[in-house]
Amino acid sequence: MWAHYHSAPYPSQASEAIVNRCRIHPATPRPDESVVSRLRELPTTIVSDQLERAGAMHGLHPITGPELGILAGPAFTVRTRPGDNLAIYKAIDLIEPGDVLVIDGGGATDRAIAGEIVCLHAASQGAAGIVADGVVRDVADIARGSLPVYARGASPLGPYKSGPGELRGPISVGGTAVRQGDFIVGDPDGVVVARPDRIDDIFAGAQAQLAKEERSIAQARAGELDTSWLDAAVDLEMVDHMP
Ligand SMILES: O=C([O-])CC(=O)C(=O)O
Ligand SMILES: [Mg+2]
Repeated sequence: MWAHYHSAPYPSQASEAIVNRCRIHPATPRPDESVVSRLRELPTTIVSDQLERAGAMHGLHPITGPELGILAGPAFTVRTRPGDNLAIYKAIDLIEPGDVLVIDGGGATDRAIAGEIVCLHAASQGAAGIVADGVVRDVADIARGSLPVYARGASPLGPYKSGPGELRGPISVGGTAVRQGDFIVGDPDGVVVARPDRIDDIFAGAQAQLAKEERSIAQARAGELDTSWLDAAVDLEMVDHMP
């Protein structure tokens, strides 16, 4: 029995074969560039409001400053083993200019999955930005670079490069599902994902909402915000004793 166990290809050889495997799914059609430039004009708040106030990646925030501007582009999805960036390097090999590298690192915060070199490399291959459900390192250098980067935070510990991973597959980032080719929008408020079949809804509602918000902002600045809707919306219950 033991002889049989030791000669079987399990567990050692079989797991070695799996560990650096990167599954890769087919490419999706490229989006119309005009959609990306129109999305770049919209704040994430307005995009999310058209998506029933959903679609945000929870816990991710900008590592780079507002001077890098608003991020918009189609997602190139990567799932990687937490703390490992072999699949991220392979994804950078395959991205098209304008892609946003969206990385499902399992939300792990104990080890960085990218740093300054990964960001410089991704920028040189045309990435529009990096969105990582994990942490990064070299944040001061990343902030001086040209690529918008969003993550959960920072760690000085560096990634392994062993795999496994999955490219262009469905992933989960900040509790939100992302598929290859979904639109990603990022700004100082965070990151929102919009499926291509919702883009028309977003453009249909965004201009009207922006105009409405402009009116409310002007009223609030003047100390005259219209709150005539408030009393009908709230059910105030009076109590006759001190708490
Ligand atoms: O070593 C790594 O892969 C992560 C890193 O610090 C960098 O990209 O600069
Ligand atoms: Mg580094």
